[in-house]
Amino acid sequence: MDTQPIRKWYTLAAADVTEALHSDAAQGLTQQEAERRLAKQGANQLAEQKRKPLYSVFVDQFKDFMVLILFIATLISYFLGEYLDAIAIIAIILINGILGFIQEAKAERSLQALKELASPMARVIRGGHISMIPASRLVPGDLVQLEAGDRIPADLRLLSANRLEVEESALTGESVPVGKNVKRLETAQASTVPLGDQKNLAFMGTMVTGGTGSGIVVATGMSTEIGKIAHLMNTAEEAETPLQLRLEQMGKILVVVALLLTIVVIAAGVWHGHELFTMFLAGVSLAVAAIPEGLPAIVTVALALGVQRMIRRNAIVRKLPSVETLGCASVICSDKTGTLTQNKMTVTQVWHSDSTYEVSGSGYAPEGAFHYLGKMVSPARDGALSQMIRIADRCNNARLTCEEQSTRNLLGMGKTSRFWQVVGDPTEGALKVLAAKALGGNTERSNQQGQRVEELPFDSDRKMMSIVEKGTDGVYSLLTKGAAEAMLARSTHILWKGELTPLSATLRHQVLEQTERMAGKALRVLGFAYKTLQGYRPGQPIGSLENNLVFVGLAGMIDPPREEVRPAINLCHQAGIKTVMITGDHKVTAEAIARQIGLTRGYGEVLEGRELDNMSDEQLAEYAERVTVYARVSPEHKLRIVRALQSQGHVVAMTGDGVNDAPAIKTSDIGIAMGITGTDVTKEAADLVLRDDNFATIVAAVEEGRNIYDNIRKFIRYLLASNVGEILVMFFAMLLGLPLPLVPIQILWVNLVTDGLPAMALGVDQAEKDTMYQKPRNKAENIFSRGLGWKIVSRGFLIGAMTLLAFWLTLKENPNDLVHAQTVAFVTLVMAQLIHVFDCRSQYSVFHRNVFENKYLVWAVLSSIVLVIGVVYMDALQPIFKTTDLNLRDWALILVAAGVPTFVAGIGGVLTSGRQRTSKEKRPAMRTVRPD
Ligand SMILES: Nc1ncnc2c1ncn2[C@@H]1O[C@H](COP(=O)(O)OP(=O)(O)OP(=O)(O)O)[C@@H](O)[C@H]1O
Ligand SMILES: [Ca+2]
Repeated sequence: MDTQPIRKWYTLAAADVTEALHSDAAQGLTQQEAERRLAKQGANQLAEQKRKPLYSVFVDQFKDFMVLILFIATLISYFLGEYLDAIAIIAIILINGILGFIQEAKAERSLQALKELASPMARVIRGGHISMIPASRLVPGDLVQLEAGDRIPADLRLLSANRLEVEESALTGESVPVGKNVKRLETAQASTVPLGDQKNLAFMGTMVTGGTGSGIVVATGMSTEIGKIAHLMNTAEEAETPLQLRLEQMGKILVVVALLLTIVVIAAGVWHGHELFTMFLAGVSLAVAAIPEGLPAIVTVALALGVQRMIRRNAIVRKLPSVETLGCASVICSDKTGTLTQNKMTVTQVWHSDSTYEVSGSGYAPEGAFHYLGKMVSPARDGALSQMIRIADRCNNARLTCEEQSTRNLLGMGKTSRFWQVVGDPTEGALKVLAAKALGGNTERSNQQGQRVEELPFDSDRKMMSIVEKGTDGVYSLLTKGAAEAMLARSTHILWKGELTPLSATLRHQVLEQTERMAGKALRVLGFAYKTLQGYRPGQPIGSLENNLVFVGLAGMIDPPREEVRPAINLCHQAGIKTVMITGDHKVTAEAIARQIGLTRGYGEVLEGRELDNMSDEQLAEYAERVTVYARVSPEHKLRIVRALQSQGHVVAMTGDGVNDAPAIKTSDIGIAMGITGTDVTKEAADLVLRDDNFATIVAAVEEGRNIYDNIRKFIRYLLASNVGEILVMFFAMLLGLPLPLVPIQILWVNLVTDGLPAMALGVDQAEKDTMYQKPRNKAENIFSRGLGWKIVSRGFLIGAMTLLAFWLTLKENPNDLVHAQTVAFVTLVMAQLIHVFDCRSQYSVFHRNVFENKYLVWAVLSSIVLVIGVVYMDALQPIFKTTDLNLRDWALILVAAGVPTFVAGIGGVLTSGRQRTSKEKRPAMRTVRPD
């Protein structure tokens, strides 16, 4: 397949396509052949937009208003003969540029890795085995299976189509799904059929909305239909988070404030007799001090690193802004099956004609026995049981596979162990295992009974699935399984003690009672029914067939809760987050599971889908506060539940896996898709994808979300308080008519070199202990709220005041040595900030946290200290930074002055947080929050 001739694949019969592509309609390509083609043909990807090259990331660091001002300052210094100043400013600009470059490149890299993680998968058959592979590895000739919710991974010629419907708006603009088939299209050689009419092809990028099918890949990557128009499509912009937008606005305001302050300081300085050039440089460095130009980059890095931590905990963020929203989640609505439970189902009981059979066995191994009243029975001798087993086995798309593994023990003796696994839907897998147990471990035998001619796939609205089978005698029959009450509603007869009996009200009641009894043991209960089809012709609409059924019996399967779920729900509880279970399962089953995982604590209410149907939106909104379990709901109900909760002011996280879940996922504040069982449609609609489908992962993501936001607040606090300190030192000195306490180059150094590393380290700080003991943050909350603004101003003021005091005391002692006093002021400022950085880790006080916990921070602070000592003591640097050696007395003064802002505030923090703690304990344990 070196080059693909442009072919009208739709004019060929399926078999001819398979042959032309040297493939096999049953086995697919071999793995080796697929790899060979991949190497030749290239990945199945649309050519990506060019990424920004690294050098341009670097150059961008210098395209900045502040840098421009600094360059002008450099030029002026140069022309005035101040060469050392000029060199120093250039060096500082460079160092700052390099730091910014490293940060940005790092953020870019981790966001790119994220994109690759979230890339689509395809279900492919190679060498007769089915597996999931990244869609990018598909090659022409590959066999691909399709299900509702799949994004079609390449251009396919369909080999089978079972009520397959595809929405092709990505390609044709037509949003009504098109029915697909496998029929070959006859056309005159010259004419072409429009894409929308090529019914036997399925195109890359379009979406399966219903049915199932399979096809052979005829084109990949840029040779697909969508690849041909790929350059026309505008790719989505990378969204900035609300916080980033707000910070941008704040940056603009700060520029204005900085300029005003600068003008005032220059004017005051000149008024007091300072040289104009000195004051100009001082003004420029002050402007640099006031503008937190490093902030946006550090926010991006903190978000990117936070996202990586989430990935490590199996949560993949698809949309960066949701990182912030996660921390605000006040309700988590979770699917039950697979998310709260393990999705490892085992049938433990079957029931018919008022007799209950216990089924034994372990795992998915097809060995086990049926017991009735403690005595072993043979299912083959029981007509109704046999019929039930037949339906369970035939109306089923799962497969049971076995892998043998040889191990040798220490003595070298070989031992072979077998691992049984289920491929497909776990509910169906459990039924396959049940059937295999009944058939004496023989998973193949029943296949000889008949031939499947049609399937009416399961969907979560009907809650059942049927197939039409042609028996060996040529008679067609319908085999159906599904939710017990749904099955009963469509049945008119029942197989009762071997007789075909009309389904009387009493018998109906008996079945329902038994269903509840089994559900009460947390079992998922499925019913089985059949009917013989008279006068059926293949291809006839099957929708009308699921009625007048003969009910046979029930099977109950356990699906144990995941172990991590109970602690995770407790954590939510503490964190003021309400957990809600949403399930298609029976009310009683749902309740039993809810009790097992500690979801209902005596006050939770259970609401069923049909009760919900009878409620107005207002009624539901009122109810939603109290409901903890929604049972027997359809995906459409989820949307109403999300809206109801949102109308109560909640920030709603909602999980989903199926196609129909997409609207609810989109509408919710945090849409969550399942990584394993989820369809492409839901993943694309989601903000967050769970790699392990696990509820506990959602809670972990919320925790990280809160932590990331807290960390952003920490370094904003640090950087801004530092800036306030720097400005105030200069501002007050000028107003008081003192000499310059800091020379411009020192201000630049503090701002662009010593501040950066500690701020970065705060971005990856550990969470404060009580992060998950607080109620969710209000989504509209200002970043400076909860005392942050006050802390910035007050600590900044203290830092500025103490620096000025140290300067003044030193100068008073030796009025002729200005350089000495300036050096003391410089080092005091640096040390005050490096001590203050530890205060920023806690919203209470510096004493609330272990100073050495954040290793990065400790290293950042140490290296900043080493740098400043170098600047102060190295002979070569002294003339550049206008510094001089310090003695022990100076250091004593510096450390006391530098410590005061943090320790005075710290003592205050200890006193007030003591009060806060006690008042918090009086709060009711469970509280959900509404923004007022
Ligand atoms: N493959 C199937 N064939 C027939 N009936 C099924 C099948 N799977 C589930 N059911 C029935 O449909 C009901 C609802 O299933 P649905 O898939 O909507 O719920 P779920 O997604 O498995 O549960 P949850 O919503 O908790 O994740 C089940 O309780 C079961 O009775
Ligand atoms: Ca589900």
